[in-house]
Amino acid sequence: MARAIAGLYVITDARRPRRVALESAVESALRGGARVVQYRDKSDDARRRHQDAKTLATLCRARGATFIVNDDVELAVAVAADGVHLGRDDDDLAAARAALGPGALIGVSCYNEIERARRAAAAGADYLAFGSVYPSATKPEAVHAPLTLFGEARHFTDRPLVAIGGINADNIASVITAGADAAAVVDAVFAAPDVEQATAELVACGFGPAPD
Ligand SMILES: Cc1ncc(COP(=O)(O)OP(=O)(O)O)c(N)n1
Ligand SMILES: Cc1ncsc1CCOP(=O)(O)O
Ligand SMILES: [Mg+2]
Repeated sequence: MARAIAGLYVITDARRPRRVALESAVESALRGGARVVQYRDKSDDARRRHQDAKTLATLCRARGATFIVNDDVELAVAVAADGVHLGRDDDDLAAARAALGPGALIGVSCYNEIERARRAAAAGADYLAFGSVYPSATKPEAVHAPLTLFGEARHFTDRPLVAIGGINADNIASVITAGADAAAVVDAVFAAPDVEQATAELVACGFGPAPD
C-alpha cells in the first residue's frame, strides 16, 4: 500500500532532464527497494514538470510506493500525488492542506531548527525532515543538522522523521540509529552507475534485509 513515509526516500535530480531516463531511473530505484519518491525539479518548464510528475505518479501507484511533489502544491493536485514537500520558501502548510485535502501527506523541512519542527507538528505536518545531516554535493549551501535532532523531536511527535543531506551507504545506518524513520537521498541513488544496485545497498545498510 502506498502512503507510508518510511525506509529509503529517493529524490529525483533535475540535472537528468529526459523523461524516459527519469522514468527508468526511478523504476530502477523502486526495484532496488525505494519506498518513497519525490519529484524535485526547480525548472520553469511547466509542461515537462507536469509530464514528469504524471509519469512518476502513475509508476509509483503501480508499484505501491508513495509519491511526493516538491514545492508545487498545484502540481501535486494536478497529478494526484500522495503529497507535497514544503520548505521555508514554499506555500504554507494550511494553504497546502486546503488545496490537497485531509488525506494528503504534507512534509515540512525543519533544517536544524527544533522549534520549527515543533510548530510544524502542531500545525499538522505528516512528516518532518531535518538536514543536511552530512555535507551534500546536491545542496552544498544547506545548514548542518546534528543527528541529536531526531531524538529531541521524538519527545513531542510520533510523526515520521526524515533525514536528508549527504546520506550514503557508509553513513545511512547512523541516521537510522539516531531515530530517523526514513533517509532521503539524491546523489547516492541517482548519480550511481547502477541505480538499482545502489538503492538495494542503501536499503540493506540502513534498513536491513526485507522481510519474507
Ligand atoms: C525530504 C526532504 N527534505 C528536505 C527537503 C528540502 O526542502 P526545501 O528546504 O524546500 O528545499 P528544496 O528541496 O525545495 O530546494 C526536501 N526537498 N525533501
Ligand atoms: C534538498 C536538500 N535539502 C537539504 S540537503 C538536500 C539535497 C540532498 O541531496 P544528496 O542526497 O545528494 O546530498
Ligand atoms: Mg522547497
